Amino acid sequence: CEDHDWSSPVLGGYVDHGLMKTHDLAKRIQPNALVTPAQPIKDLHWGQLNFLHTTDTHGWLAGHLLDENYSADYGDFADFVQKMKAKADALGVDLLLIDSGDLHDGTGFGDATTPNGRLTLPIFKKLPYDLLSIGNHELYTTEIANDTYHNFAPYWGGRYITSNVDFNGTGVAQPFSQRYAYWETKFGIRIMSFAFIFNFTGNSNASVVTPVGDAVKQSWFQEQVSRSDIDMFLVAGHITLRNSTEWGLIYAAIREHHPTTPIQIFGGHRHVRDAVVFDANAVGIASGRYCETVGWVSVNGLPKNVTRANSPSGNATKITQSPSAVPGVQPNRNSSLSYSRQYLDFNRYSFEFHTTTTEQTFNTSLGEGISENITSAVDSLPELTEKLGCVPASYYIDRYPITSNRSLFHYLTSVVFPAVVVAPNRTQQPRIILTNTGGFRYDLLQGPFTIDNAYQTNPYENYWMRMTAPWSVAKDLLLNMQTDKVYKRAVNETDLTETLGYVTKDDLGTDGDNIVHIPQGSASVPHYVQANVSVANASDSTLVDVYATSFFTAAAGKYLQGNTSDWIRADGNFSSFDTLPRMAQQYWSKDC
Ligand SMILES: Nc1ccn([C@@H]2O[C@H](COP(=O)(O)O)[C@@H](O)[C@H]2O)c(=O)n1
Ligand SMILES: [Zn+2]
Ligand SMILES: [Zn+2]
Repeated sequence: CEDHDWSSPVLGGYVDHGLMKTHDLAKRIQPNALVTPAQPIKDLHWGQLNFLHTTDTHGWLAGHLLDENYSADYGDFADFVQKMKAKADALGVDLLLIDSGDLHDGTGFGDATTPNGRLTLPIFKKLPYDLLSIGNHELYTTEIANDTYHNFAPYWGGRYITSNVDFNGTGVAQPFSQRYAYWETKFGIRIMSFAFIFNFTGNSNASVVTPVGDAVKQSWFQEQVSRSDIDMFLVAGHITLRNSTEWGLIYAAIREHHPTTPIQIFGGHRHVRDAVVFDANAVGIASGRYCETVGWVSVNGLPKNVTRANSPSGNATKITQSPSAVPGVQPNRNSSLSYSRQYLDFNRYSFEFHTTTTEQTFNTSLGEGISENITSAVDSLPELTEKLGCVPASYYIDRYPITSNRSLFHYLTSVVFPAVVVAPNRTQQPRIILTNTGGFRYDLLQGPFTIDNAYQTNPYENYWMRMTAPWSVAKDLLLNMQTDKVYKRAVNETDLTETLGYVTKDDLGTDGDNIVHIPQGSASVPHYVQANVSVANASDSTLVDVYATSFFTAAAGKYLQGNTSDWIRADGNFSSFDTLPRMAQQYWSKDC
């Protein structure tokens, strides 16, 4: 287990630490404010090769104004990275910065512009990423895929890797970006890197995703993977880390040629903190979501030919357990490698602690310039701060079971959907209203509700659709959709508790959260939830209205047969994005 240095500076007075940014976005009482007097933070163990990892940032580059745990912005992060790179230089070791994709969809700052990301991507580009993978949110729409292909991917000079994605803009598929990158680090470690996306099928026609199992059989991959001049494989992927067929295939394809060469994996997409052991020389990390987490990995004990990189003092974990990711593989007790991993909270306190700076000495002109850019970019979108109404109480995505009146899904299905999701002139019809839970992405917090909050809670313009169907089939729709193969999300096996802060258990233990948090409970969320309106007395032959969004009407239609109508728009352009704004405007108080 890691030997922790529990240097425990006091996190009390967190609110007085000057962490709040002054962007003129939704200023209000912070219902999640950290109230604990003190929390320990751990020193980082440095190795010969070290990594900082982000994933699923989804436009949250201005930071979380309503949650002190994650209140740093990308200017602060830029200064953190710059200082950590300088520290690595001083130690004589390498530090690489990795991102696993999903830059779009999730904040007004990112999504309220044309094209989507017009203001956020230039800020993201100011960070010195060494390896990046594409995410599904770069591929849903042709507009974003075009922008990613033409403007974003080329910027990274060969480090934006798309090992299994082609661009199809002209009708002839061609590699979206480079398929791999081979380089030698500053301290002489020879890296072969790939970056994959999971077997995604919801992309627009502008791209082609090759299933991972096919991509690793292609000649370019076989040629590169069989090279002998490699000290470490570095694989980024927009792929859920745990229980993943895709990661299993990538791992096996490398191990076929390199039985013990170190493989470092950087996953994403599932929005959780997690670390998974593939074998004693192959470990993966996933670093959360929404600029809440910076993942830290250090690797020590690289093969003998890596001579230039120093080995700083400090113990890390040797992998001695049977790997969870590859059943049947025995631990390699001869491995010379040791690891440490930490999930850093995305705040100034954490960044200052690890760079041994203070509030006065932390920022440089680099970070301050980026923070100023963020402020003026956000200010250029005044519509984001328009108050639509006052959220009556706080409702959470997964802190409480969906039966709790503090669950967002309980509030949506018992109050919001019955009130606002109904076609004009059909309020008297019995109806059911379904949503995929994945469309609602952030807690709804008590206080002013702005357009920015609307993007955060549901950024998708999926049209509300309606169909009439006999109750005999409509009554089973929710159950059928929960097990529908097409839209099912992988269930996270990590015992992760979302609380005032995250409490993570992964393959390396329970010491991954760099700042220790207080658990407040967590709940699993089904794939779909449903509101029932006036169906209590329905018999099998009763015709009911079924409401679903255009994101999953094709899947839902399979389970609705009999005397059905076709799906039609429920109410013009009324979409999933519009649902909470309509509720705010029609039903919530304006006084907050
Ligand atoms: N038009 C869309 C697109 C996606 N979703 C939901 O988002 C989930 C994917 O988001 P990740 O950040 O996890 O990649 C997807 O599973 C859907 O639930 C949507 O509702 N509408
Ligand atoms: Zn994501
Ligand atoms: Zn994703």
